[in-house]
Amino acid sequence: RLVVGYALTKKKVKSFLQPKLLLLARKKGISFIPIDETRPLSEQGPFDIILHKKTSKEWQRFLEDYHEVHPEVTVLDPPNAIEHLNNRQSMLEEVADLNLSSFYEEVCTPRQLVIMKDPSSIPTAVAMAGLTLPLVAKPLVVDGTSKSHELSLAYDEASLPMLDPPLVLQEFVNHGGILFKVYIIGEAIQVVRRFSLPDVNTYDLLNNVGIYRLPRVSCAAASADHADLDPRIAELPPRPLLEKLGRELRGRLGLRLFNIDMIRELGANDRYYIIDINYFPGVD
Ligand SMILES: Nc1ncnc2c1ncn2[C@@H]1O[C@H](COP(=O)(O)OP(=O)(O)OP(=O)(O)O)[C@@H](O)[C@H]1O
Ligand SMILES: O=P(O)(O)O[C@H]1[C@H](O)[C@H](O)[C@H](OP(=O)(O)O)[C@@H](OP(=O)(O)O)[C@@H]1O
Ligand SMILES: [Mg+2]
Ligand SMILES: [Mg+2]
Repeated sequence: RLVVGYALTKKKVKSFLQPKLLLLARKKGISFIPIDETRPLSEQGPFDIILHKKTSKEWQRFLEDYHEVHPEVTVLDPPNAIEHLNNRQSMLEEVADLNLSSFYEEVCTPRQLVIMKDPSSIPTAVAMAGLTLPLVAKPLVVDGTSKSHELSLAYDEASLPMLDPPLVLQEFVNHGGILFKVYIIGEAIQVVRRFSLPDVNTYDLLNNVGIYRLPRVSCAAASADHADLDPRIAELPPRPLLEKLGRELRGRLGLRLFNIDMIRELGANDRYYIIDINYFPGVD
C-alpha cells in the first residue's frame, strides 16, 4: 500500500483528484489523504509521498522542516525546485544552455529581457539588447494568480513605456498557431497540440500600434489534436527529442511533475523554442 498525503487548492482537488483517478489508485493500492495544514505534519500520516501545489512561504518551510525529520518521505516536488519556476527568467535559464548533441533538433528559448522597473527605460533597453518587435510581455513572477498569466503583445517601440514592470519581454516567434504541450510525469511523457497565438506578419507590424492584452490561450486553448492542419505545422516533435528533453530537464530542474510549452519556428522545421514551464499543471 502507498499513502499519498496531498496539499492542493480546492480548485486543484476538483480538477485533479477526480473519482476515476481515486478508483484507479485504490486498485493499485494507493490512497490519497488530505493534509490538514493547521496541524503539524508529523501528527498526520504516516505518508509515503507528499503531493502538493501550494505557493505560500509558510507551507514551504512547514514541508522542509517535516522532510528534515522524515527524509524517507518523497516530496513531489521539492519546494526549492518548484521555486525555480516562479520567475520567468530562472524558469528558462536551464533551457537556454541546453546544448543537445547535433543528433537532435535544436531546442532554445526566445531572446528575452527582464525589466524590473521604470517603464520609460524599456525602449532603450530593447534597442540595446537588439530585440526585434513584436514582443510578448509576461509578468516576471509566476505565482498561480491570474495576474501572473496576464500577457500582452507590443507591436511598436512607442508603446513599450505603457507596459507594467516587473516583466520579461520575449521575442515573438511565428510558429503557425499551434503549440505543443509536453507533460512530464517522472519518466512518462505525454504531448498534446493546442491552438496558440496566430503568426504576426509585416502587415501587422506596419498597421498595428499599441499593447494588446492576450486572452489566456494556454490552459483554456482548445485542443488542436483533431484539426486538419498542415503537417509541417502540426506534426509532433520527434519522440527521441522529447525523451531527451524529459531526461535533461528532470535532472536540471530537479522536478518530476511539470509541463513545457514548446513551439516550432515557422519555416525552420527543426528549431524548437521552449517558452514556458509549469509545475504540476492540469490536463484539461
Ligand atoms: N515568445 C513567444 N512566441 C510566440 N508565442 C508565444 C510566446 N510566448 C507565449 N506565446 C503564446 O502565448 C501563450 C501563453 O504564453 P505562456 O505559456 O508563456 O503564458 P503562461 O501564463 O505561463 O501560460 P500557462 O497557462 O501555460 O502557464 C503560449 O501558450 C503561446 O501560445
Ligand atoms: O494547459 P496547461 O495544462 O499547461 O494549463 C495549466 C497552466 O499551464 C498552469 O500550470 C496552471 O497553473 P497555475 O500556473 O498555478 O495557474 C494550471 O492550472 P491548475 O489550476 O490546473 O494548476 C493549468 O492547468
Ligand atoms: Mg504556457
Ligand atoms: Mg505558464
